[in-house]
Amino acid sequence: MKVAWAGSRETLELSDRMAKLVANDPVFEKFTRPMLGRKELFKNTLRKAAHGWKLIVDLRLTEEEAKWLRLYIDEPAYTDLHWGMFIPAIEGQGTEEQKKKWLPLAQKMKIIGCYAQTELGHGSNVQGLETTATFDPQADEFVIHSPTLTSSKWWPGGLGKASTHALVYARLIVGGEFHGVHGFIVQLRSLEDHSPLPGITVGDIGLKFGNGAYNTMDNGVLRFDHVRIPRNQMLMRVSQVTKEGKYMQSDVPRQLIYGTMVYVRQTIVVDASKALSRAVCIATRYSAVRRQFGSRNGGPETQVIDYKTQQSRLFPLLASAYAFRFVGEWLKWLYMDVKQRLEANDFSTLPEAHACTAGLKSLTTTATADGIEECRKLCGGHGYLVSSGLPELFAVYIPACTYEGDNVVLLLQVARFIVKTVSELGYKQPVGTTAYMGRVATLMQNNCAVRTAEDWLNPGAIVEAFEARAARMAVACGRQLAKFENPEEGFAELASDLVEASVAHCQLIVVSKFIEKLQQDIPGKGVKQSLEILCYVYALFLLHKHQGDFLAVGYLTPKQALLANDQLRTLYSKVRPNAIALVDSFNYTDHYLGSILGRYDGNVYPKLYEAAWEDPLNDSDVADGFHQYVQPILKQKLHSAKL
Ligand SMILES: CCCCCCCCCC/C=C\CCCC(=O)SCCNC(=O)CCNC(=O)[C@H](O)C(C)(C)COP(=O)(O)OP(=O)(O)OC[C@H]1O[C@@H](n2cnc3c(N)ncnc32)[C@H](O)[C@@H]1OP(=O)(O)O
Ligand SMILES: Cc1cc2nc3c(=O)[nH]c(=O)nc-3n(C[C@H](O)[C@H](O)[C@H](O)COP(=O)(O)OP(=O)(O)OC[C@H]3O[C@@H](n4cnc5c(N)ncnc54)[C@H](O)[C@@H]3O)c2cc1C
Repeated sequence: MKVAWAGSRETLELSDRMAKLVANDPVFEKFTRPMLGRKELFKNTLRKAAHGWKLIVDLRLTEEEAKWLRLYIDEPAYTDLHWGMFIPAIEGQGTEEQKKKWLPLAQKMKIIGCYAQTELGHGSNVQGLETTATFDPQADEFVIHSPTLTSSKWWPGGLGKASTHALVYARLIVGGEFHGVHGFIVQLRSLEDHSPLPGITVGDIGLKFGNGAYNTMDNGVLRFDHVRIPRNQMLMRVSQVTKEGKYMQSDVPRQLIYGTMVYVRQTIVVDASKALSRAVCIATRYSAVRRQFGSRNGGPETQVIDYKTQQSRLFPLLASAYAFRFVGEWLKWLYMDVKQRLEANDFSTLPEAHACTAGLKSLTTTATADGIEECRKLCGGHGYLVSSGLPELFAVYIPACTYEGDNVVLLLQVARFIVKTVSELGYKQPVGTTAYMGRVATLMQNNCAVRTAEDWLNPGAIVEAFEARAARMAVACGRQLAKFENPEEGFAELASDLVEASVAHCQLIVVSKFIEKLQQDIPGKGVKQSLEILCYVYALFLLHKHQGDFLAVGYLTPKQALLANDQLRTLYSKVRPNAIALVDSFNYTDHYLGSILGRYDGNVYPKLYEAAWEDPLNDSDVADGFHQYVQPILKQKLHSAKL
């Protein structure tokens, strides 16, 4: 199962080597992180990033090894944005000449870059950005300017203190005409002493949610006062500005300017499976250690993992972690395919790639953020201790629901894609993830054939149920929209229903990709069977949770919905014997997991007890401040009889 989770034996071995390299290096210690003040915390992150880079250089690590190393260091840092957005943006939107100039500098870390798109006043509405880039033909330069307070760049990670350069998104003005938002490479700080260059005001935006957590990152604010950059620092793969001040659009669609977001959303789906699996690993191991009630004749109490309620909350999350892992693998393939096509100037699959990355980013991050919090509750009181690892994981993870596109805004993008597909059904055969809509007549007509709980153990029955629900919800939205004279007004009015239809479509993708995974050759005794059980758990859990949808569209009867729930209960009993093995298969070191409750050896109570004494409050028996603030109260002489 470790191989199935990792994707291949090579990846398992490689990631295992990197995990151990990090776990055995004292520089990467992270247990004291939540106790540190901001400055110390940030300096410590810089130290870790520098040590990580030294290891990459000294050990001549490959790009793949370096990615795993950064993952296991497990601390948000400017390097995430440098490698994860700045470099990919230049790769995707730069000309060959620009790539030749900037990529070697960035890859050798001679410069540090960030992705400066969002502003104080606008994040979701990218076309609403206010920063301007005005072409000055005399000087052959762009003038980058922040005309208003709300145009201040706000949020970019790595911007506040670390970056020397930024990829700045600004409205292009050539000859007095606006040409929409484009990307520009702008140097922010001196490469000698790191001080901000003239015209640049830059700093950190301040503390964020949670102790430690995402505060290791220097999310920044940035203003430009007529900062000049050479013309060739506008990324010019999509459109160009000539020396003479002529704006030219190439054959490449404008949307490619958003290409970096497609790339990162795809990586975020893979990361969701990592974050959720960490939380599930902690909660599962601890649920096997923790005992409450049920002791007979002085025997041991019941392991909480044996309670059906615990199983019905925990096992769907375990199944979701696996589901997200496999849909992430598929999405990576889809992205690579689109990337290759784009390089050959075939842009036909870009809209689907956008819809899939946006929708799956939204679906998986929402479920993961909620799932981590559920895992905290599954660990009872001890889950609230920082040493459980869950509070920090939650605090670091939740912004994923917002960054790289607010999850609701992204589902509305999916809705546009679905509505367009439905409206074109009469003359255009849908392909890819919307191919099922080509069978819309059948899906609208046929109802569920399930008669017994066992009938639900059938991939065909499950896929058809999810297809029928998604198709019927999409068609219902299409019909409602048709009643509006102005389609945009209709879209705004029906936005909540459209979001639900998008969720149904995205859940269908995840379920289908899990089932497709099971059709592949999966080596290892019992591995495929265990994955089949998890796949049914994932699908039937969703069906149970959203049974209102399946009933409302008239595909299921209440009896069939109940049968699905009966089957789900049976499946939980089948997951139980392998639950620990299924989380051990994630192959996480205790260092990466960062949790006393989730320790591999299960030695929870002694270690919790030990850790308590390491809290700074326990440095002395009598607390600082006792003599000053508590003792006077204890010693006071009160005159009032009542008191
Ligand atoms: C080394 C490995 C590391 C891996 C990890 C690295 C990263 C780690 C994570 C680090 C942590 C945090 C990073 C966070 C970074 C950020 O948050 S960056 C900022 C992100 N910002 C957003 O996501 C903004 C969200 N808004 C938008 O994306 C768009 O503006 C929106 C999709 C909402 C569209 O707005 P509209 O105004 O409605 O649309 P237009 O701009 O007019 O465009 C419409 C058409 O374009 C199509 N479209 C839209 N987006 C894309 C896209 N990305 N790709 C392709 N096509 C796109 C859309 O479908 C419309 O097409 P149509 O006209 O219908 O055919
Ligand atoms: C930790 C973190 C790191 C970040 N890193 C970066 C970075 O490196 N670079 C960068 O450029 N940006 C970064 N961002 C910014 C991030 O991309 C934006 O915050 C995000 O895109 C959401 O935009 P917003 O803040 O404008 O939200 P808003 O759009 O203001 O959202 C507020 C509310 O309005 C709703 N809403 C907005 N529009 C609509 C609509 N059309 N229909 C219905 N509801 C709507 C949303 O659903 C939400 O509930 C980061 C943000 C965070 C939190």
